[in-house]
Amino acid sequence: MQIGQKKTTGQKMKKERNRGRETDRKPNISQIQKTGEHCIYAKRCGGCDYQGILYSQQLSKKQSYMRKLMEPFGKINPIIGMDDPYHYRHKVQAAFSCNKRGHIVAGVYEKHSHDIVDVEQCQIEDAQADAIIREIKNMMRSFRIRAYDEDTGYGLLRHVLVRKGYHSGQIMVVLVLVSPILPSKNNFVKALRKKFPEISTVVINVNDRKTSMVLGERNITVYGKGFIEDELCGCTFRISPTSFYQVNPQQTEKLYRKAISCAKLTGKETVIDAYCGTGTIGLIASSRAKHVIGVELNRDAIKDAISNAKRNHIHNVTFYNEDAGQFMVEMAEKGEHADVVIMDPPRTGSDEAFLSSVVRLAPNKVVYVSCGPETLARDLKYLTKHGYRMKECTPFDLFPFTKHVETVVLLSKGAKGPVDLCSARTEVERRMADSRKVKVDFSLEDMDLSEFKGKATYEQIKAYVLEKTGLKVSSLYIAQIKKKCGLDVGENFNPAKSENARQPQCTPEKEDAIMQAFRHFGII
Ligand SMILES: C[S@@+](CC[C@H](N)C(=O)[O-])C[C@H]1O[C@@H](n2cnc3c(N)ncnc32)[C@H](O)[C@@H]1O
Repeated sequence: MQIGQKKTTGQKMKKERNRGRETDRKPNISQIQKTGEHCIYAKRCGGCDYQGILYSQQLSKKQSYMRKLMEPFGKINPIIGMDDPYHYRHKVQAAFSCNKRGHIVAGVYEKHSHDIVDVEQCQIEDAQADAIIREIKNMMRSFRIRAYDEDTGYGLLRHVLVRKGYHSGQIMVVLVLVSPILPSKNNFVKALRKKFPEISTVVINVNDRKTSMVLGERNITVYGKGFIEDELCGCTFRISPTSFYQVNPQQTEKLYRKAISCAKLTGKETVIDAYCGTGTIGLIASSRAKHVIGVELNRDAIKDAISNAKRNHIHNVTFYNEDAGQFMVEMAEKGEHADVVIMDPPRTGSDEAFLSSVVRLAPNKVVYVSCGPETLARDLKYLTKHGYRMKECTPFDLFPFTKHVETVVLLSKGAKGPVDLCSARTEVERRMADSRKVKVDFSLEDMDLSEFKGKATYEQIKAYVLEKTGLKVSSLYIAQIKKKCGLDVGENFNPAKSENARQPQCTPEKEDAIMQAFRHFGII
């Protein structure tokens, strides 16, 4: 499907860049796909790591990476890929701005910068969502809506987020504005819906902060219900503007089906759905279990989970708004029982409290759904040292053209005899030391709802800042800002040998980005 970029395209792009006319480019993406050329935005956009690589080769690369990583634990199944790996993203986000020539641009931030690559059509995004964003861009002039300028702070429209239900076809448009007032909002919505009657709700999200975060805290529904619904594995789920919801619905159904079938439920089991988000996996599994307990840190996600249970008339599920690790510790201390633990943590993986409590609770099966292969391997190392065996491992390609891999692992209690809890603790400590060496790639998909109240490593803060702003910040800068806020810099941070040593000072831009991360992780 994909072959290396033709020289002619590269020459054309260079010529256009030299003319500084990127906003006038009208690429024909379907032509690019037919001829198998490389995406023309690839060099500047940087969103797809595997551009110019045949899809079958992308799958082979992911398979061999996972095989190597999982080797110590057992064999893995072939990766589950997509028949058609294009336009799978049902959540599309575009940043808006004006370029030097005064033209409105809408697209993604260039790698490590705040310049916007004006993307007309993207190979991996839903084509209708892209068309809606293009239409909004075209309508801006007649409605006198100015794109926000980060430098001057003038302008109104910062981002547009489009979410589309795969089965329902319902579309939610979120206009991220600096102020709650959209001029002629009713006419604007009317004109947009005239072109796209499938739009079922339009929400204004107010983000008036000088920040790189896309969404602000306030949502105002200007048309429809303020959320859309979609189906996954026979259940209906509500998707609100800030909810975590997997972006590739086709592959998500395969992933969830695999996770639930691994648990081999008979209707008699107590199942824990840890890191449950809006309750998706637990609610789908509930018809085959006696009782499902969902636990999730994000309050809005839990609200959605409760409403999803009602919407689907499910009564054997209980949701808790807590830290999953803390929740499991309390369950283990009370001597409570679970037959199956399904865990779907963010890319950073699980934590000491959670894993050691799983060992104490001793469920027969643990189903680990992971979007971070390295942290999965780290956590499997712990679980397999404490009585569990990997019985099955299936990688899924949820993000074609990127290097990301999603995995479902089934673990059962092995024949290793009872667990020595004292040595488990020591091992936890060793594992935590090891974990600092694991490189973790963060994705905004994970970050949407994560509120790691008060705790985040330097690496998590760095990854967060990079993902959100494209800025690289050092441990030194993070420590400087921590000090400025009167926070403990932590034992593991090595300051300069002498306080008087000349150290580079954090710039205001990076300080702002670090402060955003502190707020996100609940540190301040
Ligand atoms: C990869 S998502 C999975 C969500 C859900 N299982 C799904 O498939 O839609 C990870 C979830 O973990 C939540 N989370 C992050 N840290 C957590 C913690 N310490 N305790 C509980 N939930 C947490 C996030 O808010 C997010 O909803």
